[in-house]
Amino acid sequence: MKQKTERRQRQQGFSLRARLASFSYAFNGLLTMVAEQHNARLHLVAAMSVVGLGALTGLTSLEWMFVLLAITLVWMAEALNTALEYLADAAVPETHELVGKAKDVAAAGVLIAAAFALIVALWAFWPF
Ligand SMILES: Nc1ncnc2c1ncn2[C@@H]1O[C@H](COP(=O)(O)OP(=O)(O)OP(=O)(O)O)[C@@H](O)[C@H]1O
Repeated sequence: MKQKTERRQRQQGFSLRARLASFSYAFNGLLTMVAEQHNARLHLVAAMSVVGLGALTGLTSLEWMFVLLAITLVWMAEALNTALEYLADAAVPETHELVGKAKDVAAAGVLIAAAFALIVALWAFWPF
């Protein structure tokens, strides 16, 4: 805890190097997600397929906006869900009713984003 406070104090001043490191930590998080989470790999395949199909069928600017919004929302929800899972497992390694509820609610966030993505896909690609 003390170490963490000291690290925060050292980070008070602006440093371009620290900002770049921050960016690389976030990028590492993305790689960790794809390497360790089956769902993230499914999202990656889905996102690449949708972008490829969009390029083939020639979406309008508005359709592209919604497709990219849907992809972004799904990835954001998956990232937050994954972060919560890691934190929950680190904080409470044993089975706990509230941890189960927290994980299910976080997963519901991904489901909501995925439902939005499905609606956008139907609207943008149907009929071809
Ligand atoms: N520590 C825990 N305590 C209580 N319930 C838990 C705990 N960990 C997971 N669960 C519950 O067990 C069920 C399955 O959890 P799990 O994390 O395996 O699901 P998942 O999201 O399908 O996994 P994956 O990360 O492979 O996609 C969920 O209902 C979850 O809430």
